[in-house]
Amino acid sequence: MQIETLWPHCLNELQQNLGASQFNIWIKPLSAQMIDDTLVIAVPNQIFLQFIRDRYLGMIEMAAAKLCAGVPPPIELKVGQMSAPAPRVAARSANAASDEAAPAAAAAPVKTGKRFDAGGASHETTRLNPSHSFETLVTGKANQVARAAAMQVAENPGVSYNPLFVYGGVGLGKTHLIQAIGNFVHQHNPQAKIRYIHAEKYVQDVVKAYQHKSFDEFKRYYHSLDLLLVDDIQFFVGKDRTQEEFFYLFNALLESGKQIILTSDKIPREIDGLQERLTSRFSWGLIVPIEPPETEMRVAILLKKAEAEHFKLDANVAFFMAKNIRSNVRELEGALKRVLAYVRFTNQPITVESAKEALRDILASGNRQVSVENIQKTVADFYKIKVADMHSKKRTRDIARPRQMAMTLTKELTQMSLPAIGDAFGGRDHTTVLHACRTIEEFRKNDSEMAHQYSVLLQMLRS
Ligand SMILES: Nc1ncnc2c1ncn2[C@@H]1O[C@H](COP(=O)(O)OP(=O)(O)OP(=O)(O)O)[C@@H](O)[C@H]1O
Repeated sequence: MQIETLWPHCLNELQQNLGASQFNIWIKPLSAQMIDDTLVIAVPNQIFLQFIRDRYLGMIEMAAAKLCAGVPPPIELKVGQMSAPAPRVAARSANAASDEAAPAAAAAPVKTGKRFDAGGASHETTRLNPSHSFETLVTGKANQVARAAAMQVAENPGVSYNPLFVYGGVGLGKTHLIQAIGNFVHQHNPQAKIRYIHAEKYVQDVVKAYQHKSFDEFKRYYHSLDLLLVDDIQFFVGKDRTQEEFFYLFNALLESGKQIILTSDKIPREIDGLQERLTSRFSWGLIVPIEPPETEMRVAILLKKAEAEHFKLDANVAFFMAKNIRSNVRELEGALKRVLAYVRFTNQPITVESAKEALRDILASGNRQVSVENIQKTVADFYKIKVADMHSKKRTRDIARPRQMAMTLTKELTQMSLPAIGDAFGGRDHTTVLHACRTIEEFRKNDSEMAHQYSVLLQMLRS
């Protein structure tokens, strides 16, 4: 084995052993080079470093050993990019090997490129929400990878991950995160032509171009952008001409080294009705999830949002709210607004009691107990198995795993004891339930796809 070809071969090996999503998220962004007989692997940031060291280094070493007749070179991880051209596997982009520094900072209002108008008359600008910045985004386990990737893209648009694809449930901060990239790029490079657009609006622009026979102008405008942010790409489903136009736009922007950032509620290949050529292109760069935030992160978000409103929110009140409003950040924000309005109106200090009062109806609906039957049906539908399989003795993996997932969710979302859960799942022993919970916990740590499925189900059941 030529030492120069070691890394590409390692990648092949890893690709075969890991699921596509794990490979795309964690391995694809790495680049490597032989330096003084050491295989030096560059990782994008500290989070990656820790993750790769904990979870994948052993696997990389094994792959290298296999390819080097059992004697692999020493392996070193470093944060950053390779200084000389290296066998990069990072996101595909026109000038992927370039390592440009971010342009100098220059604070400015958030105003971006001219908007396309089919009539050709409008010079309306697209505005990003200036409060959607990296500074106002609370970071936690739920979004740390997505934020790190977003920061990387903001600092080197068109270079690091192209496209950056952010997915996650409703109201979890996808728009906030991608607009933070737009705001950052604008501040550092006010000349950059940036367009943030909701996918539905892009569909409307295609329709207008049809109506006014102005596809040339449409293309000229979109193809001239430096940074294109498209939110909720799942709205392209069933719109063939839109998908066709977007395919050309995507190719044109990537070929000229321009950055594309997309969001959706699902990973590309799970968006039914999206053309295969788009699905595969959307997976070229980096796909990152945003998960529902855990309690402490919800508390931090509440405190930060209250502070922005010049309110000092008592930590007990924040904890009370965070524990009781779990569906998503938008709901949490809505609840905070209600509490603040209530307090302003009644002129009372914010206490747990006044928060309870202000949120009475939300809490009443939120405290509706999730039933084990509801969990079994939701999980069965999600994995496309029969509800009866939740009770059956079948042990094939495609049945057993969803059943374990449902047991774990029942433990999380109800007050039922382990024996009671076992009974509800076909009279199983409580040790079986415990084993199921441990198995799913392990999966959530080591398998990003499974972790995502768990959080999607949790969100579905809580909302
Ligand atoms: N980590 C966070 N820190 C601070 N604010 C957040 C965070 N996550 C979400 N928010 C806030 O929650 C609200 C909803 O977020 P956003 O609109 O970005 O969600 P989304 O995932 O794009 O939702 P949708 O799927 O409905 O488009 C916004 O006001 C956003 O600022």
